[in-house]
Amino acid sequence: MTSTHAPAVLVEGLHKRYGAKRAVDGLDLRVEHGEIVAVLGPNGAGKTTTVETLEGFRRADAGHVRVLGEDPATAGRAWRSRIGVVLQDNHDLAEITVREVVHHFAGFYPAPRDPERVIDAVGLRPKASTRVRGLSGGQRRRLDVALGVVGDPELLFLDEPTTGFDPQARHEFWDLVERLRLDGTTVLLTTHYLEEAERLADRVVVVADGRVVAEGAPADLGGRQARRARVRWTADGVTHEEATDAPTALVARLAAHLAGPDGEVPGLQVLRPTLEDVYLGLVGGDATAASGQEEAA
Ligand SMILES: Nc1ncnc2c1ncn2[C@@H]1O[C@H](COP(=O)(O)OP(=O)(O)OP(=O)(O)O)[C@@H](O)[C@H]1O
Repeated sequence: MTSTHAPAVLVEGLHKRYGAKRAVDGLDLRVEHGEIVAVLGPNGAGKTTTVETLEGFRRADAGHVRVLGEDPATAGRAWRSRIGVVLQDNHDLAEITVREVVHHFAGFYPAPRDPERVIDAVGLRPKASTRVRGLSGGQRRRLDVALGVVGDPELLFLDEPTTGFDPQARHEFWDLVERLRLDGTTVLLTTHYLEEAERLADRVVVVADGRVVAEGAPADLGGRQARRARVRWTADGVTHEEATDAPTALVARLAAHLAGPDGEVPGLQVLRPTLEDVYLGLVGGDATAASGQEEAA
């Protein structure tokens, strides 16, 4: 077993260039055992390069990388059997059936999950006897996830796992990841779906231009200031707005002083920035961190 003192993933000062392009430029990352960490970032930020370096598929130019205590560049088969990988590009296994491929992959691992239960867990039971070639895009993605988890990995990498899923499949996938969490699986995922990060991740790491620009629990990302609620109300035809850490107390004061005969404060709204607002503010996509499409709470 792994020492529980060392993190599952430790990256310090990772650099990777492709020609003149600095794809990863001094990235630091730490994932504790049992944690679910979501890496967010715009297209080309360096997420896949980082994850594929952690999986041992790409070589770092510089930096210290340890995954389950080993350097992925030199780790062997025993190490590989302890990680699960769901890549962004799925590989074609067109002519064999879902059942055959899941059983086949299970045979690569010393202590796999029951392949039939994995087929159930990813919702492919009705397609178990279908050739891979006959699956839809979303069903193929589910198969990728099945192949990533059938080895019962300690650490699972999911690179944009729900791209192409319909909303129901996405929710089913999230339930599957929640069950993996209960089993103690550590998960590092990349995603472009803020809702996915918010739903699954203990911690979100935002990457831009090959570096980490922010990290924290989904509810804390961007710091307290960016997360303050704003209370809006109307008095004498003028709209007022106040940012506050204690919106309930402010609303109570407004109610005591400004409520009309119907008990309502005119124009009252409590606005909280969403994770998407904060994210867009961080990566410079939009200045909505302070004035965007907030959730009315
Ligand atoms: N094999 C390669 N050869 C040359 N350039 C590459 C290669 N792989 C990635 N890049 C470049 O490195 C940068 C980072 O790419 P990467 O795929 O890591 O980003 P990403 O954050 O995963 O993006 P996306 O969200 O679009 O998947 C991009 O500018 C990309 O064009």
